[in-house]
Amino acid sequence: MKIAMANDHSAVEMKNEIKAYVESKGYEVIDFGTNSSESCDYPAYGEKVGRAVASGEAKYGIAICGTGIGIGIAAGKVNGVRVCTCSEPYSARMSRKHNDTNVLTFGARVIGVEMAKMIVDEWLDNEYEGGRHQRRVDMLMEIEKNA
Ligand SMILES: O=C(CO)[C@H](O)[C@H](O)[C@H](O)COP(=O)(O)O
Repeated sequence: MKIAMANDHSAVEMKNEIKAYVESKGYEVIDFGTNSSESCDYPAYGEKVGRAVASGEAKYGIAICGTGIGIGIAAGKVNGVRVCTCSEPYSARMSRKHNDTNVLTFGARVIGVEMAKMIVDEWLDNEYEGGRHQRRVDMLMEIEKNA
């Protein structure tokens, strides 16, 4: 299964650590950069992850900036993307089970690598439950259709 990853200048080291971790779990990573610490603009990188997921090039996306917020807003602007921006594992787990999120973001200036790995584990290792949650996810996607 393919996972799209991207980050801005604040998260190169974190991306490399998490990329290696995700690969060690058996996923193939499509790395959209940046791989430079030179200042860049997070919207471009969030959009790359969002488009890769929406087009089916990747099943899921993981995007990292300083806070995880800007890059998450950017990815979520792409139709079909449901973003989870989080700093702890419980929300990551529930966002898969209840919200069927397909992009995870977090902040390299907010959490450490070990917490990021725990978040990634909960997010990748849990399945969407469907059932009553499908009605609500459908409602989310209706909002997007009418935007
Ligand atoms: O957190 C972010 C956006 O929500 C970005 O990653 C940046 O860290 C933030 O915008 C600050 O950027 P700076 O140019 O490194 O000060």
